[in-house]
Amino acid sequence: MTAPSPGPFAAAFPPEAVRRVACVGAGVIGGGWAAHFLARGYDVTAWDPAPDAERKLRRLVDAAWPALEQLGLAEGASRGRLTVVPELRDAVADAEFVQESAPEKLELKRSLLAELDAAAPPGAVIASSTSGYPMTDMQGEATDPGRLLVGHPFNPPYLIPLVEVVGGESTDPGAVAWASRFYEVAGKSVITMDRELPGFIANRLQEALWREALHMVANGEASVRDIDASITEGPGLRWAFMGPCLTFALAGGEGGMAHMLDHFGPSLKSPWTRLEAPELDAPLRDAMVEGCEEAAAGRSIAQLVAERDQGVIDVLRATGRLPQGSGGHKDRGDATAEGEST
Ligand SMILES: NC(=O)C1=CN([C@@H]2O[C@H](COP(=O)(O)OP(=O)(O)OC[C@H]3O[C@@H](n4cnc5c(N)ncnc54)[C@H](O)[C@@H]3O)[C@@H](O)[C@H]2O)C=CC1
Ligand SMILES: C[N+](C)(C)CC(=O)CC(=O)[O-]
Repeated sequence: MTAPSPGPFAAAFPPEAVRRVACVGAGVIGGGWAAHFLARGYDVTAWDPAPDAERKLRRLVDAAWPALEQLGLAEGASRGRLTVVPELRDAVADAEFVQESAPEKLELKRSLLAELDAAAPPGAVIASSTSGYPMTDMQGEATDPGRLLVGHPFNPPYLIPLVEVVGGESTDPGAVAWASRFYEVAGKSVITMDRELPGFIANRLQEALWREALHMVANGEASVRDIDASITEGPGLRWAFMGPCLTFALAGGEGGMAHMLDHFGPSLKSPWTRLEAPELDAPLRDAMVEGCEEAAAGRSIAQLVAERDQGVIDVLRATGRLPQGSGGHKDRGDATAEGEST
């Protein structure tokens, strides 16, 4: 199907003036986004078709709140600013920004994004949390595909700063620029991509590692516990503050990346990087589930979430990257005044 031609994106207001955000889909990621936006002082309206969605969402936000308090809440931030509504159109009718976090099913996303486009106010950007679908494949049924784009978060969105922003073929570049600025104002660390790549940047990298991990488990070559330790006790410590490229530049000593490539570059031709994704069959699924249960060593998911949240906060603190939480709302207020006066 050919996408309708987009009109030029005309934002209804500057990114700094946004006050009301809609979260559509309120599971792990939609709930995490809701917690993040609440902590930043926004009004959040959520919609999710599951019968017990509101209870689960409020439980997720409550569980996240102590971590968010440690980071520093924005002025006026409150869990009382969360509203859960029974109708999708009511969630987005007054939204100034929409974050879609529905299940990762292409057809569902295509029709949901068209529905959101029909119900959201003109000039409001609609972002999908998809972890891999290109927006080009999802925006075809919308009347105004120019305002649809990907805003790919990392779990949990209330603690991991990164959002990858990328439009599709019919997305207006103005909407991409608007969304990148909005996420920054909302306290995120943004990578704006100028083209669609399968898996964006971070998931492309993560999937390469994940594919190799699954092969090692499938072949009985390494346990889940050893695979996890190989990262947390090894490269993961470096990656929290220095990416894989600069880290490897240091592997070249005084000679930096040039010596590193001359010395170790030929090993890139070794067969270890040539595997296709393994078949995710029942034995591999079972081995992964059992391996993770063993690695969890009796800790519940809720305990692991709390442990992860504290770990991320400690790393952010240790590397001097605690967000400017306490100033968030005030900053947005100041910027709003600026935006309104122009
Ligand atoms: N789980 C993760 O680590 C990450 C997931 N994502 C992306 O976020 C999105 C959501 O994933 P999760 O939160 O993990 O899934 P989830 O299964 O935890 O939550 C999905 C929610 O969507 C609701 N839902 C079902 N049908 C819906 C519809 N038609 N409209 C709106 N909501 C609907 C479900 O009731 C559920 O609460 C996916 O696109 C996924 O790829 C992105 C980054 C990380
Ligand atoms: C597992 N996942 C592919 C959905 C993960 C992501 O998309 C990002 C993350 O949180 O690592």
